[in-house]
Amino acid sequence: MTVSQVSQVEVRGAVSSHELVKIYGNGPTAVRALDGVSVRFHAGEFTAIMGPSGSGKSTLLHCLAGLDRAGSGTVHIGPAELGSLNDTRLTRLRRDRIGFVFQSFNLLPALTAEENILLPMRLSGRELDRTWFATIVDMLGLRDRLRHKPSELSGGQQQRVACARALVGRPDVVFADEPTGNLDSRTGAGVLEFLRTSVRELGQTVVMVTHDPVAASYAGRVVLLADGRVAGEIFQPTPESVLGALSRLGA
Ligand SMILES: Nc1ncnc2c1ncn2[C@@H]1O[C@H](COP(=O)(O)OP(=O)(O)OP(=O)(O)O)[C@@H](O)[C@H]1O
Repeated sequence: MTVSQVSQVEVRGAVSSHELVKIYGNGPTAVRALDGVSVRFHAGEFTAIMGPSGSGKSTLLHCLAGLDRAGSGTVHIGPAELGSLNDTRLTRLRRDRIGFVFQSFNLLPALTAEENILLPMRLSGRELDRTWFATIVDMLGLRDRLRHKPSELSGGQQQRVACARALVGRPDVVFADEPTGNLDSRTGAGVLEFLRTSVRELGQTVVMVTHDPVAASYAGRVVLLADGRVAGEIFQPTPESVLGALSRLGA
């Protein structure tokens, strides 16, 4: 990779927020879910967001991914500032430049695994890179499952289909919200291993919300939230270091 390619990837995958504030409701019942969050997710990094229940993890992920709008502050995905985009352009950015993996897989039951994987590309009218598709399908061990419908797949296989769908369009960033929440620990480990490999070998940027210190230990960095603020970070996390940090936050 040349220097200019490296810097292009840097710009492509970097996600950041500056002084992000999100308040739900108003008056005496208002909840300040995000209270000035400034955080940066570098290109080609796997970062986990953790914190006690109600600390703002899902709200932050939704604001970073353009699924929800913040009250004030900014979010950048590469050079794009989400607050400056109208709804149509924001929808297009989500569709074309972000991959999503949710706890509940979110596959369409009437479509085969292959059709599910290719749906976002078809909707955006983008041309499929067949070699890239084959690389991802093989990394996820899905080659002999492509013609099956979701109901004919195990939970782990369904989540691997969701991972393939998230990556096939070469998104700038993949946002994963509790991706192993519905999986047993062995099956979940396979999904986490794939996310980690996509970062190490494919240069993907992954931001994942999780409650699970073991899941977080697959990331290169953990960002800790408490009461809607960044409360610290852990590099090269282990389940023990994450548990210790969480218990210090009162989780
Ligand atoms: N739609 C909403 N309306 C009102 N309050 C909300 C809404 N969504 C979240 N909140 C509140 O905002 C705060 C942050 O919620 P959020 O779901 O982001 O936390 P979390 O860290 O993801 O929690 P958990 O770990 O329990 O999933 C909480 O106090 C929550 O009750």
